[in-house]
Amino acid sequence: MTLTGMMLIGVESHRGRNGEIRAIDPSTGAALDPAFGGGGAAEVDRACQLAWDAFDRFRETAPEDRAVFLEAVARNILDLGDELIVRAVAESGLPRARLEGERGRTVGQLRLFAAVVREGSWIGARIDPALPERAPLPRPDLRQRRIPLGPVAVFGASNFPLAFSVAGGDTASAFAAGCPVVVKAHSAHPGTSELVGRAVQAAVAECGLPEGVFSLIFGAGTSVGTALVADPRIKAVGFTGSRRGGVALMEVAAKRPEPIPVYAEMSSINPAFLLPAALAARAEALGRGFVASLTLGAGQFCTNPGILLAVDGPDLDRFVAAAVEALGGSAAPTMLTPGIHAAFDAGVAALADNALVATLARGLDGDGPNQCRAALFATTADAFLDDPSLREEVFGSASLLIRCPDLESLRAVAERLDGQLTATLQMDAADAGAAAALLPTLERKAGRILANGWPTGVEVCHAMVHGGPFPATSDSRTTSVGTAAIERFLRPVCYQDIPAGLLPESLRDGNPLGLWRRVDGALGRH
Ligand SMILES: NC(=O)C1=CN([C@@H]2O[C@H](COP(=O)(O)OP(=O)(O)OC[C@H]3O[C@@H](n4cnc5c(N)ncnc54)[C@H](OP(=O)(O)O)[C@@H]3O)[C@@H](O)[C@H]2O)C=CC1
Ligand SMILES: O=C(O)CCC(=O)C(=O)O
Repeated sequence: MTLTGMMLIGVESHRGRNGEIRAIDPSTGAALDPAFGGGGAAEVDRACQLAWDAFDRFRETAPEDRAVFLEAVARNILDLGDELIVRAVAESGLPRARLEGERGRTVGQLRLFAAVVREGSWIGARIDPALPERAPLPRPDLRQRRIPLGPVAVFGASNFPLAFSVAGGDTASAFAAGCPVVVKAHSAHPGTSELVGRAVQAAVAECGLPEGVFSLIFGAGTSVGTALVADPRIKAVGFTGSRRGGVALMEVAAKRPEPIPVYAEMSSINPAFLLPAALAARAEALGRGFVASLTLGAGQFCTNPGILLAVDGPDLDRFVAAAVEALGGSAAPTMLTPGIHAAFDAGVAALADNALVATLARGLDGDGPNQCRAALFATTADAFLDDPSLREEVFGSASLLIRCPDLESLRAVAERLDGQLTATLQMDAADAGAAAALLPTLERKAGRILANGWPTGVEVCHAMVHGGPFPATSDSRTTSVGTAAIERFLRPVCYQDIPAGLLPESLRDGNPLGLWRRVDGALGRH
């Protein structure tokens, strides 16, 4: 497929006139063809109007039809073949194998949401039949289902050009809920975005859905994204990116005459607690495992282990020696964009220049542009508690070890942490007491708590929580990965004494869709 540099507004391809966006190959620094025309207010307006026009029809599509649509998107992405992978490699600097895996995850995610739509429990059907004889007051007939919020604005993420981008988890879960989607493409991978966008656009047409179910807009800077979130026809936002960007969009959404939810996944430093018995038993293996997680994908994961906490002593020294050796020999992979590389270097320099912080190790230097030289630092619990700058995310392979005098101080540090996506416990049986003492704090701080693993690599499944208190996300009640992500785009409606002929199928007597429903409090397929 020839890349056109055009936006996709419903069925149309449209050349933007507001400046040009060119992807940069971060491994060479070279600008890639073609130039993509940036959108403006007119394109945002048109895409939002089409999305609004599509909403009532799309939200009432039968579950089977919506599932078939999600599967068509998955199939069309696979049909793009190698062209998609080659372009994504050029635009992101990520290795081919990683992007092939990410494509598999993206397609699997779409198919999983197809299964969720068919299964139907997301509708949340509840029926409390009328009790006309109840004294002193009769009960009316009450029936509840969940309906989609409306058109959703999705911001593609730089670090997952497929799985968190045009047809990634936010888009898949919004479609599954019945929401049209307007994507603001990430300017780092416009070609990948156009390819995937065309796959989605074709699926909309193949399934006979209204054209406004999907649009794709380009736009560098803040104006297109801001206009999209401010548009009254947009009813929710999905975002993965920087804290600054996420907070700016939260503010735009909150200032609207009708504020809307923003589901922003932003910044997390993912504390890992190295508990004493685990350190005593396997300090060296932990050191090597930690460096493998820290350096995976140049550390460009929001689940990257950015701080370590442990009680100081000889076992911690063994861990440090192993980590320093592994990190010192780690190669310098290419980062996603010159901007992300510059932010990484600035964050590392700030830590290196901090008088309260010691540099333990740096990875190997690279010989190309935008390469990530891994870094490991150490500080004390007191310094960490005193200096709020040490709690900030450095996006990339950089981590800070906090040496604590005892377990009490380790708990005090944990208590001062901001909200996190993950918290990791490295523990053996003898650490159970220390872990139990930490758990209430970790539950308050993080969306996912894991033992004896490392936090990078998020399973797409039913029980996953990829979320957490601010600043990890803007709304700790939800997840952006896994099937529960659909909940973000639904709201309940109750029908009181509505005549049978007007009720949606999901709430009709006789259960024509065969759903699991809660009838008079009892859950069953009735
Ligand atoms: N926690 C996480 O999961 C991630 C964190 N990051 C962090 O973000 C930094 C920058 O990376 P990047 O991916 O570009 O993230 P950004 O937050 O800068 O950008 C994400 C998307 O939002 C848009 N955007 C950003 N700010 C605004 C705004 N104020 N108003 C409207 N739209 C906005 C961007 O537009 P445009 O396309 O024009 O840039 C882009 O489409 C990294 O260095 C890292 O610190 C990055 C990726 C993931
Ligand atoms: O590791 C993953 O699978 C997801 C990580 C993520 O959401 C991110 O880095 O933005």
